[in-house]
Amino acid sequence: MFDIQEIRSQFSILNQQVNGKPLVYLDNAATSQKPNSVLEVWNQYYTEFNANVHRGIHTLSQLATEEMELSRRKIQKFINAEHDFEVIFTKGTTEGINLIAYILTQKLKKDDEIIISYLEHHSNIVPWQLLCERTGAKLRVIPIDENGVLQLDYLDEFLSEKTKVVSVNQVSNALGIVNPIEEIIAKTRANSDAYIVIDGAQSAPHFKIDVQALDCDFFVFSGHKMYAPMGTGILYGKQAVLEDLPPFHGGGEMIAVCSFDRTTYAGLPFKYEAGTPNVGGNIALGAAVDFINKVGHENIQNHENALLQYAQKHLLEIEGLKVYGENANRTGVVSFNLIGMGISSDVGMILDKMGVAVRTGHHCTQPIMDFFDIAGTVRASFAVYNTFEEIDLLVEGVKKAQRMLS
Ligand SMILES: Cc1ncc(COP(=O)(O)O)c(CN[C@@H]2CONC2=O)c1O
Repeated sequence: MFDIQEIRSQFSILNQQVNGKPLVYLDNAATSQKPNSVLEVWNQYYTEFNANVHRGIHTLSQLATEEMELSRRKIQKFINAEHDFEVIFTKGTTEGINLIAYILTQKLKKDDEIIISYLEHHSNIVPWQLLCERTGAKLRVIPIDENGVLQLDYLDEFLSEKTKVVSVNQVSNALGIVNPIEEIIAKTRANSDAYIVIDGAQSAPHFKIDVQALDCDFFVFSGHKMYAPMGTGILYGKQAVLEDLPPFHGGGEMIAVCSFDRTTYAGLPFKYEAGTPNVGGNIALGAAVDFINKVGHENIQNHENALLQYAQKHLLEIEGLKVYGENANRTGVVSFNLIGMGISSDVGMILDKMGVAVRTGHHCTQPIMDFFDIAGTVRASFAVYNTFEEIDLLVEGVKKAQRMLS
């Protein structure tokens, strides 16, 4: 049974006014709000068993270690990883992708190729450009059509023995377009020995993830977009792949034996978890997984897709409003502009005065904006706690913005 009011009651932050109007929070692709259960776990850690983990001999340290490793096992099940040690705690998607790009340096050489797509977030573009600078490898980009849909014929053309990395997002943060990653992975496996990286920042909050079924080498996502605190994230890596690659950061936790002559490294996951981890955040990430599992992926997807359809239907009733990726398979996001009426931030500011929080601008996807020859879009993005009444307030606000900007 999906009870929206019961769900909303778990998010105290939603019960407030902004500029004298009820808050309508529709910027969930940037970061989601956190349920009381996640905040309580965070608070409990810091008030009852805050301690450093893994090497402490005392009770609080052992408690903190047990809770963090329990969280790791929850996340393992959440993404259906074969082993919990394939789940690496990071501070988010950006760190995860940079880690992968860094540890692959020794695997690439001049004229090797890295394939990404036009729909990528800057966090899945720049690390690969830096890797190309370090190695002399070349970047190849799968283009999109006028609806924002990837043109996979180019992938067929690009794939070769030179292809060493294919890295794409499962869902575009700018447009909400769901990419056919199963097809991309199958083509890549059939035509290259490339490492396959999936950016799941905008899919993990909405979809059931199964990394074994996907057969990707890496899968990364951020905790703060899926009801967990900021500064949390996960990098999944296949055991055989991670064991073959060098460490990322050096320091405590990641060594087996350290001497001035030679240092050997810890096994997984600790080889990739140098230094003191974000213990409280990582435990709270496990509580966020519990929240998602309790609501249920089917309920989340059904509700968010209904919100998306409702929002798109009523936004498109506004004369002069364009939705980007209107006819594509999308989730969680509607990205639009009032054509010829100011810039996206003008609309965003007017909406804010009405208590409606959306994101405007390029969304760290400047290539997509260049493709559509625009500076940015107005992006409304949904979470499980949003309501149809909130969509009505969004649409009313956009109509008001249109009147003001005409
Ligand atoms: C698809 C995608 N990849 C990577 C990132 C980077 O994630 P972290 O910032 O957590 O490392 C984001 C962030 N999404 C941005 C953040 O704000 N609004 C957005 O759409 C993203 O949407």
